[in-house]
Amino acid sequence: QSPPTILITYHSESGKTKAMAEAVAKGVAEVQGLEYILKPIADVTEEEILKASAIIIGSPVYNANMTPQVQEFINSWPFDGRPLKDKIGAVFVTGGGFSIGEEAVMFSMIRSMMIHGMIIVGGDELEAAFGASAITGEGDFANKEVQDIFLEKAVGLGRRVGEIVLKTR
Ligand SMILES: Cc1cc2nc3c(=O)[nH]c(=O)nc-3n(C[C@H](O)[C@H](O)[C@H](O)COP(=O)(O)O)c2cc1C
Repeated sequence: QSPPTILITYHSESGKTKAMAEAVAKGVAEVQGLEYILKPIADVTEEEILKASAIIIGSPVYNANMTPQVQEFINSWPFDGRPLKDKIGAVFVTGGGFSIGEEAVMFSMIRSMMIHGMIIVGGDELEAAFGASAITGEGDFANKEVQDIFLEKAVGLGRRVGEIVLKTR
C-alpha cells in the first residue's frame, strides 16, 4: 500500500503565502510514513485532488476574502458523488494587517471544504486553532520575511494534519 499523500497548495503573488506553505510542508515531513505534494493551485491536477488524503490550502487575504484564484480552485473541485467527503482539510492564510480579514478567510475556506464533506483540522497551537495565519504588513511585521512566530504555526499545522491522517487512515 502506498503511503497517504497530503496536498499542500496555495496562491501567492509576493511570496508570503508560499513561505507559509513551505513551513506547512516542513511540518508534514516531520511525520514518518507520508508523502506530500507542494505546489501552487494553478498547477494542481484533479487526479492529485482525488488521490490526496488531506488537502491544506493557503490564501492571501484580499479585501477580507480569499483570492479569486483560490475561490475558483475550490469551485473547480469535483462534486458529483462527493469524492472529497471524509478527506482531511486544513487552511492557512497571510494578511497584511491584524483582524482585517484573516479569520474570515480561514472560515470561508473551511466552509467550502465542509460543503464537500471534508473533516477540518486546526493547527497544533491554540494560536493556530482555526489554521495557521501570518501578519505580513503591519507594524513590526511590515517589510520583512514572514516571521518565525507565524512559520511555526504553519509547521505545527502540517505536523498535526500528518499525524491525524495516519491515525484515521
Ligand atoms: C488586492 C489586495 C487586497 C488586500 N486586502 C487585504 C485585506 O483586506 N486584509 C489584509 O489583511 N491584507 C490585505 N492585503 C494584503 C495581503 O493579504 C498580504 O500582503 C499577503 O501577505 C500577500 O500574500 P502573498 O505574498 O502570498 O501574495 C491585500 C493585498 C492585495 C494585493
